[in-house]
Amino acid sequence: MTEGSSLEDSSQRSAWKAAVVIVGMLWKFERGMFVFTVALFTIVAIIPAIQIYVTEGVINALAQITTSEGQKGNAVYETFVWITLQSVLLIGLLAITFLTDRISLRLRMKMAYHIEAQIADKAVKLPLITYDQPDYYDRLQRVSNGISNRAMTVIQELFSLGRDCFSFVAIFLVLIGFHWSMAIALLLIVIPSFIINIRIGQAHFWQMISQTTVLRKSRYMFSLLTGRDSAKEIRIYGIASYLRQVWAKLYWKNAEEQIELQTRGMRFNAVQEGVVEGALYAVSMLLVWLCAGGALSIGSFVSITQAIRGSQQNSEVMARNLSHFYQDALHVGEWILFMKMKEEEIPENSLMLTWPLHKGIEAQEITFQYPNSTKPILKEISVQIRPGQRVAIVGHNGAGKSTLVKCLIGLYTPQEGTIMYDGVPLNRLDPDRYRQRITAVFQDYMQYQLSVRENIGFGQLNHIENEEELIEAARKSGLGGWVLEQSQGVDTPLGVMFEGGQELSQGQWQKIALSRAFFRDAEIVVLDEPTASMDPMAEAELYRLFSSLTENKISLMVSHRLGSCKHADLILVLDQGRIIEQGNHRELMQMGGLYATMFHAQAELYYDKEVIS
Ligand SMILES: Nc1ncnc2c1ncn2[C@@H]1O[C@H](COP(=O)(O)OP(=O)(O)OP(=O)(O)O)[C@@H](O)[C@H]1O
Repeated sequence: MTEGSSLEDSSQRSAWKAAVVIVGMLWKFERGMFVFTVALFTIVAIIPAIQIYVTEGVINALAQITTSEGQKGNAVYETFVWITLQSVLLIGLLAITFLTDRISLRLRMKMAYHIEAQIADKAVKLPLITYDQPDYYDRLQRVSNGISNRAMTVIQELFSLGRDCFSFVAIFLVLIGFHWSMAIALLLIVIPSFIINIRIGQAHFWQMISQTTVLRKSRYMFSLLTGRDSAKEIRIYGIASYLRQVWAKLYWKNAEEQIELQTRGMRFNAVQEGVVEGALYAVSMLLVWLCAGGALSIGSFVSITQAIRGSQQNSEVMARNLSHFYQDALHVGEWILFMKMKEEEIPENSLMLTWPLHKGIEAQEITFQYPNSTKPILKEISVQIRPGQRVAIVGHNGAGKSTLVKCLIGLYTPQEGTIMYDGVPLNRLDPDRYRQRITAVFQDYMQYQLSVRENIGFGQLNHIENEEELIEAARKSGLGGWVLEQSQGVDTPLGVMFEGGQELSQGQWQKIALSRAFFRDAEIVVLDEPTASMDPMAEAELYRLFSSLTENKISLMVSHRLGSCKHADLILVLDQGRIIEQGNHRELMQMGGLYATMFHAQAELYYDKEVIS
């Protein structure tokens, strides 16, 4: 078997598997609706077969009117009955279609809700490291691509396919009843268009898979051209036309491939339609011949011609449905793959810690590497942090400081070595539980385009309604006065993304993030570059406050301002992923190593050498 055909086979399997999963979901959540819709679709499926007889009845009755001489009353009455039956069928069909459309609309919304909720629930359970893998963003792009709507479309297409297959079989049997050659002709007309449309559906899906990265890059470029974060640099550096060119190139790469694929599809369709028209012509000739031989009545002639043409059109719709079904079901398959992504592990019999810790945190020989980096970022790091210790982590850019902090609080799991809290390895603890005892301000802290209450209250959700505590947390970071000055107080909306929002300066946003951290009464406090955007007074005040707030707690602070590390109990100096020095400020200054060199270099910036000498 060639690679291509095995891919096709597996794609067919995944399409059907996806359909089964979706039907299972519908069965689980909306059983009643499901059964009702199947019943309606079955009724709709039988109608075309009945229509063949009714049409034959109408034509034959009409023929009687035109050919019989004298008493025509019975023939006229019979025609009326047949025509009434025909109208009842059509009206019934319209009513059922209206009903199924209404039901589908409601089901679509419900299925979309269930799927989107599952995607969101899944995303928050993924280990943080997943977000460092480009593959994750490709997957996310695929599942974000209207997947929730597609799920219901798959169901509808499946129902329509079932209905049309049923109709097709019914018509096929009726045609055999008229003459076997008609049934064979129907098969010859319908099968080629089926095969072509299935192939087109598969080709579209594989194109989507191969284009995800290009599409994501093109959207990223477009967001740079239109977004707020990049707007300043685009103007200052004049890079708009460069970005526009890159975007245009990616856009056309994607567009050309789509045009080619669709043109191929159109070519196939044109050939197929030509063949079908030829076959229909041959069937008509055959029918005339059968009529001439007396094998068929005029009514049968008309109803068979209509039935074959109708079935042929129906089969085209069916084949197109099948093609779309493949595409949509394969997309839904991407959702199933997304839902199978490995979640952060929670040990079955997780151990409980007693807080505050009495032995502290210990890292033993930990080595950590990002999924897309070629070498370890942290190498065989061992460190012991005792309860109540204030730890500062310093070093050059890229030395691994933030990575170490994320490992120590269990956001990343080292590939080698162990991190223990009170002697218990982190993988024996429930992350949701121990994280309740940790608070952090990261370098890339969030600026939630929401109210002050939410921005601070997220630190401790169950206290979000307590205004006094919210203002107290704001006060600790130096923003209490500002909050009180606002007419809406803690309910002031922040950011420019939504109407009425109050934009803050970078330093103020940083203070909001600090307030969020202070709002939680945690045992481990992490500050990664907490004062980068703060004015000197606010910075000095923060360090004073930080010392008192973290008394008897473990604090981990990453900072390039070495002055702020002077009061730390333990300073870890990182260089190229290894701890090269550790001790307190005095010990490290006496050591005269990297810390001392960096400290002097920074101190010189503050003091005029000549004045000092
Ligand atoms: N998500 C990631 N995927 C791959 N490599 C990464 C990732 N994040 C960081 N790195 C790499 O890991 C190294 C350490 O990064 P880290 O952010 O821990 O350094 P740092 O010491 O905190 O630097 P800085 O002082 O500049 O904040 C860097 O070389 C960086 O390129």
